[in-house]
Amino acid sequence: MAAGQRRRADGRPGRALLTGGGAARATGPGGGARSLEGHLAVVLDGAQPLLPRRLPLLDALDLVLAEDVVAGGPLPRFDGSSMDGYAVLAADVATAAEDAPAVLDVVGDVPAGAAHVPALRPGTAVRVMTGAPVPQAEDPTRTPDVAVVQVEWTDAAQTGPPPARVAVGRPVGPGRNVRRAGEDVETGERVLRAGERLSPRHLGLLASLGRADVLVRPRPRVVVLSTGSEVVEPGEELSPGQIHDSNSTALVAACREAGALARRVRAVEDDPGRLLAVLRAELPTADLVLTTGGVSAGAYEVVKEALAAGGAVSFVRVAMQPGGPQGEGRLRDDAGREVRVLTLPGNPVSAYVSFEAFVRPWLRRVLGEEELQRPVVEAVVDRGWTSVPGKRQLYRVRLERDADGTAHVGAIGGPGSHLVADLVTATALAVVPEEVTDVRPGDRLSCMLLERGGPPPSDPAADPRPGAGA
Ligand SMILES: Nc1nc2c(c(=O)[nH]1)N[C@H]1C(S)=C(S)[C@@H](COP(=O)(O)OP(=O)(O)OC[C@H]3O[C@@H](n4cnc5c(N)ncnc54)[C@H](O)[C@@H]3O)O[C@H]1N2
Ligand code: MOO
Repeated sequence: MAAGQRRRADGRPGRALLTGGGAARATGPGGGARSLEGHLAVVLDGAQPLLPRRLPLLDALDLVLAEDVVAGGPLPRFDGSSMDGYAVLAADVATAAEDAPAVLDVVGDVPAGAAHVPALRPGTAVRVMTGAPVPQAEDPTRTPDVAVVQVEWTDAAQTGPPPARVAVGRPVGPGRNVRRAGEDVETGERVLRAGERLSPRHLGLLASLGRADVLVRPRPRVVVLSTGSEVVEPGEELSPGQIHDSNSTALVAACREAGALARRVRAVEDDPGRLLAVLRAELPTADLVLTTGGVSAGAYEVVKEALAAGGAVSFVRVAMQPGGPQGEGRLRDDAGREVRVLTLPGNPVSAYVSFEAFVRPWLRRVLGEEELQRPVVEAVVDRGWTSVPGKRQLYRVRLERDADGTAHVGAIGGPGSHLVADLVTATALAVVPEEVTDVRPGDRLSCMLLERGGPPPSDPAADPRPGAGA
């Protein structure tokens, strides 16, 4: 766009940000390139949650429930005491006072977990502990109402064996300090619905109901594979011209943070035959393969060379920056099972931004999540930057809020797709529309918050397998 024709960012509401719907093959204004939404729609096409699996409760944290949970019994399980004290018939202590206590015979001692509980006759009390079953009235037709007097309201010692008699210095109403069976959950009640995401509180409820496992949408298995003859395993010495592989670490971590079971494979050199052999070995245990590098316009584009043949993977340009060169397709493992393949560009920032734009939404769809996108806030630009005409720019920014809560962003570093330290400083990606070339202070932009979504799942088989790659 020529000088003077600058288009400013206006943060127009309603502008599609990164939605997954729309025309799957929509092209953007970037010279025939596919729009970001168009490519996302292609990536999400056919993505659906994996078949439900029954998992032990602690493996199901953060996963989406695939069954309605109906209580097989009540909660609380039985009428129990909520205080350490004495179970009494409420009628026996109705007129009790400090100077005229009700004196009762102690006929039993019931700790938590006791199976046998003596019944209460008029004039008697049973010592009970918090969580212990509360005695019934021996004659519920005449004296139905049982209550618990906390030990502090009696003359009894808090420790040691129960006394023969206890003096109660205050009245307690019927049912006082008694947790009724079923007051929290009734037998047959539906307590959780399919589609809910399991938090620690959900898991606690399931355990309370006696469940050891639960039917959930399982985590997709992701294999991340960097390519490039210059790429060397972190920790290894570099020869001239070599760099350490950062993409596979960053992407595996991003996949795990998004809820997947992800693992790295040692980087594969620029040898299409070798890449195909590594892929063949990895496909049987993957739901998604992510590659980085080897997809642009150079002489040694290993991913393109290996996967374009037969049309299994299509390579396109997406009208976005960074993250222009993209590929997507499906490969079959030896058993004929289809595995999704997304090939991301090699520049580290491009690979990461591509993850946010395409891979994370795919993972969330497969995990059964409804919301596929990061939270988005509108922010006022404090320090501006420029953008390429015709491309949706996802620019690294740091987002801060002022005293009245307004979000502000400033550019972090330059636009280079190799600037990985700036990526750490950034806390959001500002979304610059295709027609905007010049983002200035005061402009308003939608920004995707790059927040951490929860603890990564542990994966014992998580690190590079010996023998794969260079
Ligand atoms: N003539 C053209 N050249 C390039 C174009 C283009 O349109 N025409 N597009 C540029 C854009 S945009 C991108 S993005 C990159 C994408 O390239 P590739 O996906 O083919 O990636 P490579 O060439 O293999 O690597 C790019 C860059 O990133 C470094 N890299 C690669 N893998 C890793 C890794 N695992 N960890 C860290 N760094 C990695 C690599 O050394 C290169 O510096 O193409 C542009 N070129
Ligand atoms: O699109 Mo490349 O991803 O600009 O650096």
